[in-house]
Amino acid sequence: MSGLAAVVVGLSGGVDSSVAIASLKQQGYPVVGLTLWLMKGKGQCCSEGLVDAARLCEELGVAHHIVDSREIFEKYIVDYLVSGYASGITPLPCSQCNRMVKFGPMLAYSRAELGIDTIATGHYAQVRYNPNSDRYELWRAVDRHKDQSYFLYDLPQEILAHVLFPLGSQTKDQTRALAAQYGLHTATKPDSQDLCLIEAHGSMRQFLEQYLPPTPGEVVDLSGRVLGHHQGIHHYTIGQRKGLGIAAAEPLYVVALDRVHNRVIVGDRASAVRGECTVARVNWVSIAPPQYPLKVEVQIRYRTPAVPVTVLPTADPEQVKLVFADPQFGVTPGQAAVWYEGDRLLGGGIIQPVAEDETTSNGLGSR
Ligand SMILES: Nc1ncnc2c1ncn2[C@@H]1O[C@H](COP(=O)(O)OP(=O)(O)OP(=O)(O)O)[C@@H](O)[C@H]1O
Repeated sequence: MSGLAAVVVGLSGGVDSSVAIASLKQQGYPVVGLTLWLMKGKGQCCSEGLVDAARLCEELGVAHHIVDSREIFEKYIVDYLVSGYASGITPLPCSQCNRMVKFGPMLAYSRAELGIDTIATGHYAQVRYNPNSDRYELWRAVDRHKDQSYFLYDLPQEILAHVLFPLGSQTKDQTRALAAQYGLHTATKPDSQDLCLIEAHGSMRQFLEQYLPPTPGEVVDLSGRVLGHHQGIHHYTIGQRKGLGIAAAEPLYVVALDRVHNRVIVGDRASAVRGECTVARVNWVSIAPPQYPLKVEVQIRYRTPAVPVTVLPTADPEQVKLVFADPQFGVTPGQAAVWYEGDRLLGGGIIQPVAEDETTSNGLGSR
């Protein structure tokens, strides 16, 4: 007996979670594999992932549990995406999935069914307990290219206190080398390239077409001049340039999605930048909600560099205002804004649409 407390490891059937469980076992932790069955259909998180995860656990000689989570996935992710796109935002499913579908339910299941109080995943991020603040802090992964802390900003302290990320302090190359060294059958599996939903359905357009009928409308410029037509604002995102189907002398970008008039509003690149935005549903991670403005760095999309910003608290503790040091392109309602001090993730939330009155006073698409 190692004396280490048991850990339940979330397994997707991919190489990262395979190495996460194998490494923990190697370190002497009693481990159990747990796979959430998330979607109807094939691919990761569906039949293929389930079978790979089961086979892995057999190879490692550890127990494997499968929990049918299709209903909560449908409720928290599919409905969230469909209603979000229909309302003209570009929702980010991954952080919501981590909180509502993966970490929360995995910990609840582990406690209730297995009496185990710690869970682990193959995410590239680091959790550190700070005894001075008595908070569990989130830090970027050592492998900056693989860092997934952005998707984890919404995890509450109650969950972070019970989570291990065994891969956070190593590179992806080291993970692959370990997979080969442990002789895991998943060692050569390619990395997932996209959102699980896109991998399962081909594209976001194909996924949405199952739920949202075509709603034809106009594509207009900032003065309201009709430049073309679209089949539904849900097929567009702020900052999008390709696929507008409009011939113009200069490149045009989606500047706003006007749900009320069912219009896509386009303009030049300069009109697609914003100096500030409101962020709601804020979760403070590594620090308590501050009473004062913070000068830090913010990431407004996964895989975009963090840029200097001032985070201004508002009267509502779950809402802040961000003022960018330099106006930013592609500030997209529905995506997460996540702010960091160096490599330490302080907090994050969801970028809100420009208020309708503001849109009008800006003259966006008014006739
Ligand atoms: N269906 C699932 N059931 C349980 N845990 C999951 C599931 N899907 C993902 N996870 C956990 O979340 C982690 C990150 O998932 P993500 O979809 O980002 O996969 P990834 O980075 O490609 O990792 P992997 O190589 O393990 O698939 C995984 O390493 C795994 O621990």
